[in-house]
Amino acid sequence: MDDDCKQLTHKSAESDDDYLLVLEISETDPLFEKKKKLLEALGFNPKGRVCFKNSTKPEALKYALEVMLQRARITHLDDVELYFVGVYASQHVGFCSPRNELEALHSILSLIDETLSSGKNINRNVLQHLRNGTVVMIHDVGDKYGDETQIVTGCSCEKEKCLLQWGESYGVRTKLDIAYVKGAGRGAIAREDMKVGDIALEIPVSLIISEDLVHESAMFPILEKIDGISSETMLLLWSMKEKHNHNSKFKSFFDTLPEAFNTGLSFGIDAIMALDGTLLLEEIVQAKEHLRCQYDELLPALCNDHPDVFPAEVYTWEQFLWACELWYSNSMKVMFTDGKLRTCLIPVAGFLNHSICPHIMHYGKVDSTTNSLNFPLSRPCNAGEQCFLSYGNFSSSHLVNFYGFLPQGDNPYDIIPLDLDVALVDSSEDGHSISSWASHMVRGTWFSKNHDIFHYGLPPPLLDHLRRAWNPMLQTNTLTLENLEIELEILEDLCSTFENMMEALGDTKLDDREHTNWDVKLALEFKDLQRRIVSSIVTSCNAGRKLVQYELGKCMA
Ligand SMILES: C[S@@+](CC[C@H](N)C(=O)[O-])C[C@H]1O[C@@H](n2cnc3c(N)ncnc32)[C@H](O)[C@@H]1O
Repeated sequence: MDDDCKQLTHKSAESDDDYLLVLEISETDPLFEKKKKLLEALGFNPKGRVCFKNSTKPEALKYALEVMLQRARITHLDDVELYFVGVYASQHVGFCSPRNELEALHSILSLIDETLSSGKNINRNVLQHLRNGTVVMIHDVGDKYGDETQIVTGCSCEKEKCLLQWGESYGVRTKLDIAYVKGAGRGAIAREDMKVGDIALEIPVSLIISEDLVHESAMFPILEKIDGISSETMLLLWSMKEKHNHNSKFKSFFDTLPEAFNTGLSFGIDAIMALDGTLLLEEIVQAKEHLRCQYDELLPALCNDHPDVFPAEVYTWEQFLWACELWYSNSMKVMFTDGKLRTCLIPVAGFLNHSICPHIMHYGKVDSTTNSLNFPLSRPCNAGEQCFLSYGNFSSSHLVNFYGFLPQGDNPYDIIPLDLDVALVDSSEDGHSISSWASHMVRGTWFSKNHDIFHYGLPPPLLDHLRRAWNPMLQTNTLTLENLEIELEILEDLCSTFENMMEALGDTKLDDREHTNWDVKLALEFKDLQRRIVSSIVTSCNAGRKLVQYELGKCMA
């Protein structure tokens, strides 16, 4: 099998009875050079060829799948994930995040399906075997990282049912029902078992709320004269008024919208104060100030100059904030068949909640054959389970600020940015940007699998940067006296930085959270998360110091 493995991993030319699958990094990927470097560091051919015999044995196929998965994980790393893996990884690239794993497995599945349907002269059993293995792995990711849902019984969903019926009368096709779920308002529940590739929801373009509706409205001739106004702002103003229009085509949609969205933008003073010591406090204050300025610049003037089109009682600051929260928490970016990306509200699809391990990841492009927006499954969803979407790779601070919730599970995008002088960074032999990063960050060290000496569960690019700041000529991580002394200095500096951060966050108070307002409760939960992240870094730095001190002791003995 070893020979087979070598052949699987490194072979670049195929013979007649070999079969080849190619998983290449796209040259237009902005992370192309870094990913190529990482593949090379791990001994892979960056051309992405995985070659195996048509007659390959089951154990070798299992290995082939593992090789393909490693490549696909690297191909699908985003910038945050790549930062935490580093480009000089010496160990194999294992599981990085549910998103990355699902994307990677999904790309393998698509490749196998394309090959199976290509009609090429191949051993279908071999590919079918690989396909089955891939589907099992997709299943396992969902079982391990999927969110738990508790359906709340006894809540009326009459308005939601009306919306579904209205949608279906316009051509919506859905395998989802709407129900109240614990901790998230409404959610979409699978009516039947759905497998990878099944379309859970199909929305005709005629039901998508986009800028075209503003263009048809009486407010457009007024708004188009305003210098620099965006189509998003126009739509926001349109939706504030349309919400009150009893004859609106979208009445059933507006009827289902909540009275309050409860996002960070609606945090009261106590919740804001509870965020003291976190960056989210400043983020919320700035976002709200920005919206207030926008309101002051636009609305009093529009209401004064055109009271018939912009009635003052509709365009209050409170209603403006409500509409901002609606658009931040419910809109999606959609690519239409004319190639234009528009920010839209999508009735029915707006009931899909977010998960770090979503069922639906690839949506947002109108299918030109059906002229509809489809929501296909990237992992299976059984009847009665909540079907989740990915809103994007957002940090919990962004989700609290603009959506008003903290996701279940560990969020890989919960990073703390570090304010370092990056001008010092790498002028190493790479020359260009392979090992340099525009900024540095940390996250909970529980995400890292490597807590050994020279790693400590901390991001490799950060350690690399700090080492070069101490000694620009430093080349390798060897157990020399000089290297170890530098390691100790770095860990002590980091430790004191994060101990100060921990102090600024303050102690956990034993609050009576059940009887606290929603906003203070959410702020305190967010702060707990920050404490957990910072505390993991302090613990890892201290454990690292012990490792280094032990090696130093051996050097000096
Ligand atoms: C597009 S809507 C989804 C439908 C929404 N649950 C409702 O009842 O209208 C987005 C909002 O749903 C809620 N939400 C989405 N995902 C969530 C999650 N994983 N946990 C808790 N709330 C979530 C948040 O309030 C968010 O602002």
